[in-house]
Amino acid sequence: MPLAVPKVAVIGGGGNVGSAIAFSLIAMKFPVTVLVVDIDDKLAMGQALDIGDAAFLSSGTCRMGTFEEAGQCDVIIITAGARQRPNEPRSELIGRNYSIIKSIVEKMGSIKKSSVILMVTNPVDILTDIAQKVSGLPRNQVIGSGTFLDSGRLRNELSNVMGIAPSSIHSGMMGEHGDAQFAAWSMASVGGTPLLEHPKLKNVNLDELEKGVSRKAYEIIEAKGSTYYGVGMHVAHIAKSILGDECKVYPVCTYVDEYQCYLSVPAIVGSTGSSTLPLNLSDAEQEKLKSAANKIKSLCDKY
Ligand SMILES: NC(=O)C1=CN([C@@H]2O[C@H](COP(=O)(O)OP(=O)(O)OC[C@H]3O[C@@H](n4cnc5c(N)ncnc54)[C@H](O)[C@@H]3O)[C@@H](O)[C@H]2O)C=CC1
Ligand SMILES: CC(=O)C(=O)O
Repeated sequence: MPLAVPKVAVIGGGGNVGSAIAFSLIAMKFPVTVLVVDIDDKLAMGQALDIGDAAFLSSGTCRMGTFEEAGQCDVIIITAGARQRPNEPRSELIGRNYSIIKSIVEKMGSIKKSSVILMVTNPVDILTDIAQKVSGLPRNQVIGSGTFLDSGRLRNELSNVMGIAPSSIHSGMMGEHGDAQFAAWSMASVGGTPLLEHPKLKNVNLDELEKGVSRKAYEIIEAKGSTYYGVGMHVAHIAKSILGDECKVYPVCTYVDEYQCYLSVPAIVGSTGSSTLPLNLSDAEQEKLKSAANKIKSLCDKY
């Protein structure tokens, strides 16, 4: 008997981010069934039909799905909700997105025990916590896309100045997928050498580079209204690591016992969700992580 093809639901899949994720999953050419779910049925159907056409040249399939079907998928990606207005911090979306996320998790009914919820809607760190509490799934099975996208942005910027492929630059952003994110320079390396010792970085203003990375979403939103291709590809890779139990290490939003909240740190991402790794941060970076945790916790405490 052939192995069952894994199923991914994208709730909010009618919108920009959800459809970019669904398309990326199909474009990655691995066997997968993608269900597009949205409160707007017509939009969901349109996206599913369009992405389904692309699937002809891939290994996956795409169709419209219901909230109940989503609850039985292996990975449940949530992108539904409002997006930032130009110059608006992500954290201000909580008032608009809290009840949407709560109602979506309730609408799925009983969720398959082994499912992993992958939150993308902003503010992602806080909504991951809310989805975990409402769904009742174990903490490791509810994760958020976190600072994986920001880390990709950081590695691209470093690649431009260093002339080294981004995939060979081991560095990342941590903390909040928001204004409290920071570059974990002390853990970064290239070819086994600490990144900060690299001669090509000698005359680079790293504070400015880090600020540019944390402001990149604002820059894109100012220019075109929203961001979606970058997040689409990053989230599809997180989902693939879960579905294939690839155990890749990505900086995702994961529950960190030490800080008693969800936070973006490097984590092993596999079929049971995420698990944390030891961190080797400088004292100053530890302070930044603590301050991001305090910000996230104080916002979570209000809901
Ligand atoms: N975590 C990350 O790295 C990123 C997160 N985002 C976030 O993703 C979210 C979505 O952004 P866009 O796709 O650009 O917005 P959009 O407006 O294009 O799409 C939102 C979709 O959600 C649907 N929706 C609204 N309420 C719903 C409900 N109760 N049930 C099901 N579907 C519902 C809408 O019909 C719409 O299709 C925003 O919160 C945005 O900030 C965006 C980029 C990156
Ligand atoms: C919008 C957003 O969260 C991002 O592009 O990083």
